[in-house]
Amino acid sequence: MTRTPGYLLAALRAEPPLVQCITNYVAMNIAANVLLAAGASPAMVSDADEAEEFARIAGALTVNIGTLSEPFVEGMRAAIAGAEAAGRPWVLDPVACQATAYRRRISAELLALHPTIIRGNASEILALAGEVSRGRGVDGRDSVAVAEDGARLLARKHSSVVAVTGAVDFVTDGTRAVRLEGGSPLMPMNTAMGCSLTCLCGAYAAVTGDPFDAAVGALAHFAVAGSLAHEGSTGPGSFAPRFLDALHAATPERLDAEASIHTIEEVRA
Ligand SMILES: Nc1ncnc2c1ncn2[C@@H]1O[C@H](COP(=O)(O)OP(=O)(O)O)[C@@H](O)[C@H]1O
Ligand SMILES: Cc1ncsc1CCOP(=O)(O)O
Ligand SMILES: [Mg+2]
Repeated sequence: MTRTPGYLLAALRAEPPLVQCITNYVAMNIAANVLLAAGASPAMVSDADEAEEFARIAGALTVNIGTLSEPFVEGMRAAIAGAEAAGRPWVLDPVACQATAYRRRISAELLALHPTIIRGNASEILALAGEVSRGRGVDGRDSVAVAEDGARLLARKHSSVVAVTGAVDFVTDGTRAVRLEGGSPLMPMNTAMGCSLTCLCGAYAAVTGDPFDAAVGALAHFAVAGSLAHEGSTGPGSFAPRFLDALHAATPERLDAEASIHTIEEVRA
């Protein structure tokens, strides 16, 4: 890593990035609150009539297929064109991409556009990599360890950074790779956690030209805040507001001190 999560968080708070989020109906409100608590500026802008124009002024774009329909897809195509034209990073969240033919087709189309970062649970990353996935709906049903090789493959094939999340997270750009520990087992019991994290990956990508560092920074922020919020939580309900508070309370110093990031390979091409 060239920039630590704490360094990136300080940059993000110094100049909150505008992040265009095309996300699903479940996640819209939750992800907007997550970005605001973390220190970024979210805008849920998805209509094809304005998505391209907006992507040109946003610091980053995030695209999520959670509640897929043609109007969303048209907005995604337009926004990605705008982000590409403006040289802005964009992040793909392939929610339940294994579930139906429609999702398989659209996720393949989006993948072919070379997302800067792909963030998904292990079942989604396995499916995107063309490997056997135990996923049914939106929840991950495979271990991250099983998806690591598929993630490396995807990263190399599409020149993307791939972030696979679960109990232990894994990030790779095809040559570099890290695992991150932390978070809370209450996180998968809160809907739209992963979707919100995808939006935060966009926020971190907007403040650095290195998408690998950006993905690690966003995941570290979630892991540290998740561990902090877990303390004193009595279940998923009390965890949710504590998590927002913890995202906000996380300082650059705390992130660098408490993030548990293990470098597992560094292959120089
Ligand atoms: N068992 C767990 N223990 C700790 N953190 C977890 C656990 N499961 C998921 N997380 C965290 O929850 C966030 C969302 O990840 P995940 O549940 O894999 O995404 P999705 O909601 O897309 O399935 C990530 O920050 C991840 O590290
Ligand atoms: C429940 C649900 N249904 C369609 S999208 C969605 C939210 C999924 O959120 P996440 O992938 O972050 O768990
Ligand atoms: Mg998800």
